[in-house]
Amino acid sequence: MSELSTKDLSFYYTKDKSILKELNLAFERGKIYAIVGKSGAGKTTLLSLLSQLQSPKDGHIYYEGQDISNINADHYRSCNIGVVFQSYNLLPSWNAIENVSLSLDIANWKESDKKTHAKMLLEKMQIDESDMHRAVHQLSGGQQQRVAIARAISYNPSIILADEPTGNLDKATEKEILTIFQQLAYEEDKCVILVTHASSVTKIADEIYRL
Ligand SMILES: Nc1ncnc2c1ncn2[C@@H]1O[C@H](COP(=O)(O)OP(=O)(O)OP(=O)(O)O)[C@@H](O)[C@H]1O
Repeated sequence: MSELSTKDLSFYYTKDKSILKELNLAFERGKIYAIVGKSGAGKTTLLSLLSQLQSPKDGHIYYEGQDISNINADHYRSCNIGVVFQSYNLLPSWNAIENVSLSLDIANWKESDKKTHAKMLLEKMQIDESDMHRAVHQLSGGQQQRVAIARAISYNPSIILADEPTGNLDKATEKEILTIFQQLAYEEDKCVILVTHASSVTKIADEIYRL
């Protein structure tokens, strides 16, 4: 059974313009997937469907064999799936520890464990102790993306979805971030799904789905 799959998935915003048509895709743990396609092909729309921000117009999405329309959307998004964005989407005046702890609030973690867990993840993402306490808007783009990844994996989801996660980063920083995704897939058995235009990102994918 795939970790995540689509069955005849179709979507449109307005009936006269189909965006996704009878899409059948399968995503496994321990692998990296790249979703590619020209601008407007529906890549971000697909991520919003996979993360239950929108619902299919037709067809199904299955998480561990269960139709996600039967799973509580808040629970699914705060436990099963972690999302990383091109623009990081962190709370700029909060520090890194607070940004990571916030997602643990949603997952109902005990207060005493949150800070320790957030710090452990940030250390793993190579954020220095002193930087953990600075407002994240003072950090570099690469550091902010590492904080965003720490946040996305904080509640140990099996799936990481990322929309152009290296779009705002220089080549050297992109490489560091891609190494993190490789570690998540191959050392932690996550299912990593990356939407991208960049050939440097598709190069690390085990499978490429073109929309
Ligand atoms: N909220 C919306 N309402 C109506 N149409 C939308 C909405 N969001 C996206 N679209 C349209 O749906 C199509 C797919 O958009 P989407 O953002 O999924 O494409 P994409 O492949 O991610 O594009 P890009 O590579 O430029 O980010 C586009 O034609 C877009 O204009």
